[in-house]
Amino acid sequence: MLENVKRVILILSGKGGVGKSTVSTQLALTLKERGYKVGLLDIDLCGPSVPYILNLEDQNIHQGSEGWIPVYLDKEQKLGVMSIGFLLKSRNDAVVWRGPKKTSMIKQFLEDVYWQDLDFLVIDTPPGTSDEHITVMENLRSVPQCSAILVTTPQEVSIEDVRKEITFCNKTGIKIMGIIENMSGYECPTCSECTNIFSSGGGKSLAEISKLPFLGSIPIDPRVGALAGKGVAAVKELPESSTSRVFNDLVIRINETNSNGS
Ligand SMILES: Nc1ncnc2c1ncn2[C@@H]1O[C@H](COP(=O)(O)OP(=O)(O)OP(=O)(O)O)[C@@H](O)[C@H]1O
Ligand code: SF4
Repeated sequence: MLENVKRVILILSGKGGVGKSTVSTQLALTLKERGYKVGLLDIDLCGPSVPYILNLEDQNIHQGSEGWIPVYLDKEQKLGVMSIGFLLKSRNDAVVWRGPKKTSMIKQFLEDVYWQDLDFLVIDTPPGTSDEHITVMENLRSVPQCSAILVTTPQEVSIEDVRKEITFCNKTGIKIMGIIENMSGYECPTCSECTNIFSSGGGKSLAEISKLPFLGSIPIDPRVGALAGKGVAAVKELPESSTSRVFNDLVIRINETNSNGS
């Protein structure tokens, strides 16, 4: 049920393993830290890692009179989470559903979860653009504001991959908020020096070529990797880190686009 959702933010990537779930969870946690009521929906049916990242793996979904009740991270119920991972016995149980079964599961996730009034629903989607994405878009028509963030890495900067995402968003009428480059160099936890192991700046130039806003570079930071499994926001735990800066700036930008409705 998306009637009570003011705004949806889709997190998309051309390939798997680029940090889509890290960005989704950190964005949801940062919005919660800023006082918003947030939902995080993990529909990456092949790799539902959100319950693990947020340390909610032992939790179960309950059926209430109005629908599925999300799992809440906190007592105040500021961050509700729904993931296919809650329905699996173990994180390693591969979900091998095919076409129609996948689509109907995603539909159920979009229609049958009872979200209380939400300022934001962040959706962690599977990599690429597939039938699952089309199902999501079709179900988002009732939401007043919907936009997408594209996550890439310096290595992934194959213009083709991201271009497919851009074409998909344009076709389905989803506004793209911009591009985030993850795993952009290595930030030393001791002195914060950033070393560009691969190339750098690819996300930024891709944003320029595509005429999209560039939303920042998140370095490889072992401390950020270690936040997975704890369910804490980088802005709270690592306030001085580059990662924290990227998410702070992102929430400011989201607010600006929220307030003027563009
Ligand atoms: N900036 C970072 N610094 C350090 N580790 C990171 C960073 N971003 C992601 N990781 C780690 O890289 C791994 C993959 O990240 P994540 O699960 O977020 O990717 P994904 O794109 O969602 O993958 P999938 O498509 O397989 O679900 C995780 O172990 C995560 O903790
Ligand atoms: S970046 Fe600085 S603290 Fe880190 S290993 Fe190199 S010299 Fe040492």
